[in-house]
Amino acid sequence: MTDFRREKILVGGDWIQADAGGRIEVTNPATGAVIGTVPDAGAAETARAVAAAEAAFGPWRALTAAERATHLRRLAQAILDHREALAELLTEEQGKPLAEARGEVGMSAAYIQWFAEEARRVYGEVIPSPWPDRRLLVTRQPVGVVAAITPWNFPSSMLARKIGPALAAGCTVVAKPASQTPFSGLAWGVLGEMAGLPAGVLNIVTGSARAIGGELTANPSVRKITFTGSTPVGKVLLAQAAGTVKKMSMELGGNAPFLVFDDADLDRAVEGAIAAKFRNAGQTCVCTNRFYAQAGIHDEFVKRLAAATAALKVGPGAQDGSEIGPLIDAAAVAKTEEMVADATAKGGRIVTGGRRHTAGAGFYEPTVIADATDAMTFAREEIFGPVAPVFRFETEEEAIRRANATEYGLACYFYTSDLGRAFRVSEALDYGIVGVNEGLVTTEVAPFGGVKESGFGSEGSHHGMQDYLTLKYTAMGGLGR
Ligand SMILES: NC(=O)C1=CN([C@@H]2O[C@H](COP(=O)(O)OP(=O)(O)OC[C@H]3O[C@@H](n4cnc5c(N)ncnc54)[C@H](O)[C@@H]3O)[C@@H](O)[C@H]2O)C=CC1
Ligand SMILES: O=C(O)[C@H](O)CS(=O)(=O)O
Repeated sequence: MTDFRREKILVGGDWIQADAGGRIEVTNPATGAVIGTVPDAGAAETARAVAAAEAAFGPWRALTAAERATHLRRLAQAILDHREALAELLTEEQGKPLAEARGEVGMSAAYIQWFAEEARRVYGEVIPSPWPDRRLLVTRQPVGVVAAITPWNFPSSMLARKIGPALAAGCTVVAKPASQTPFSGLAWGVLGEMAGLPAGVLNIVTGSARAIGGELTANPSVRKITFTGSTPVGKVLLAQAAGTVKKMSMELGGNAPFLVFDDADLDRAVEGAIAAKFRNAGQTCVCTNRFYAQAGIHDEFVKRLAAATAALKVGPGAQDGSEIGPLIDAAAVAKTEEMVADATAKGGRIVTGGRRHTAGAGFYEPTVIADATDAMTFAREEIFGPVAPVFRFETEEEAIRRANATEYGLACYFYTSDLGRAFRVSEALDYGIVGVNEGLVTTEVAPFGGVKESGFGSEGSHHGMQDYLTLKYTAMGGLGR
C-alpha cells in the first residue's frame, strides 16, 4: 500500500527538507503520540515554490481544457484508489472518526471530478458590436499562480476545493496546509505525481505560517490567495496582500444558528441537530453554534436533543463505532471547558455532558446546555467543540433578529412545516448557506461561501471557477476595410 506520509515538502517537483533543517512534530490528537515530522520551511523555500509555479504556469495554461480535465480525472481516480490509506492518515493526524475521514476523502475526489468537468465549460462571449468594423470578444483566462492556505479541520477536502478549480482554470498552485495536519496536505503531492501533473504545477510547503504567509502575500508572482480558516487570520492576509493587489477568496469563521419552530417535525429536527452540531466533534465552520427553540416545543426539543447527544459514542477515530473523536489539541479542550464554565456561571443548565471524557486528555463529552442567554460567550464566539447551547424564543421575528445578531454569516438552519415560513425565514436570514429541514447541506455541486465576516467567494458549483479566472475584453477592429 502506498505510504502517503511524506516528511518532505514538494517544490518544483522535488521533495526537499527545510533549508535550515528545522522540523515540526505531528501528533495524534487521540493519543498525544508523535506520528512523524515535517519540514519547518520559511520564506526562502516558499519563494522557490512560487518561482516553480510561475515557471510551470505557461505550459499548464497552454494545455487544452480537455487535457487539463484528463489530469484532474486521473487525480480524482488516484484519490479513490487510495481512499482507505488517505482516510487512515487523516484520522491519525486530525482525530475524526474513520467513517468521517472516508467521507472527507470521498468529498475530495468529488470536488476534483466536478472541476474536471467544469474545466471544459469556461465559456466566453461575443457581444453585438456598436461599431460595424469591430467585433467584441469576452474571454476568461487563468489568474496565474495561486496560494492556497488551509485549516486543520478538513485537511484534505479544503485543499480539494482549491486545487480543483485552480488547476481546471489553468492556474498553478503553492499550498500551505495547517501544521497540525500536514500529511493529508502533502499527500496531494503524491496524488499529483500519480496523476501525471507536471513539476511545479502543484507545490506544497509546511512550516512557519507567518513566514510562509508573509512570502505568499508579498510575492508579486502570486496573483491570488484562497484562504480557509479563522476570521482573524483572514483579516491579516487581506491586509498583507493589499500591497500587491491580489485576487482574494476567504472562507472564514461562522456562528451558525439552528431555529426550531413550533410547527417543526421534531424527530427530523433532532436528527438534523445532531448532524449539524457534532460532525468532526463540532469542529467545522458550518457547525451549529446556537440552537433556538420556539416556546411551544422548547422543553420537548431539549429533552430529545439531550437523549440523542448522550447516546453518541466517544472514542478514538480509528476505533470502530466512534462517533465523536478528540478535539485537535489541548488548547481546544481548555477553550471548550472555559465556554461551558462561562455558561454555567451565567445561569446555563447542563442537561447532558459538560466535562472531559474518560477516553483521554483530548476528549470532551458531547454536551447540551439549556437556559442559554445572549450574555454567554458562545452566543458571540465560535465554540468549535461538541457543545450545544439551547436558547428559547417566542416569535418568528425574534428568532430572525437574534439569528442575524452576529458579525458572521456562513451557515444557518431552521425547521418548519410551513411553506410560507420556509421562504420568509430563508430570505430574511443573512447567511451564505441555508439548510431548511436539513442539517447537512455541503456538496460539490452547490456554492459554499459566507457573507459579512465569514468571508467572500464561493467554493464548489460552477461559481467556484470564477475566483480563478479573469475576464478579458478584446475589441477586434479594422474589419471594415
Ligand atoms: N469558512 C470555511 O469554509 C471554514 C472556516 N474555518 C475556520 O478556521 C478556524 C479553524 O481552523 P484553524 O486552522 O485553527 O484556523 P487558522 O485561521 O488558525 O489557520 C488556518 C490556516 O492559516 C494558517 N495561518 C495561521 N496564521 C497565519 C498567518 N499569519 N499567515 C498565513 N497563514 C496563517 C494556519 O497555519 C492554517 O494553515 C475556525 O475559525 C473555522 O471556523 C475552518 C474550515 C472551513
Ligand atoms: O468547516 C469546514 O471546514 C468545512 O467547510 C465543512 S464542510 O465543507 O465539510 O461542510
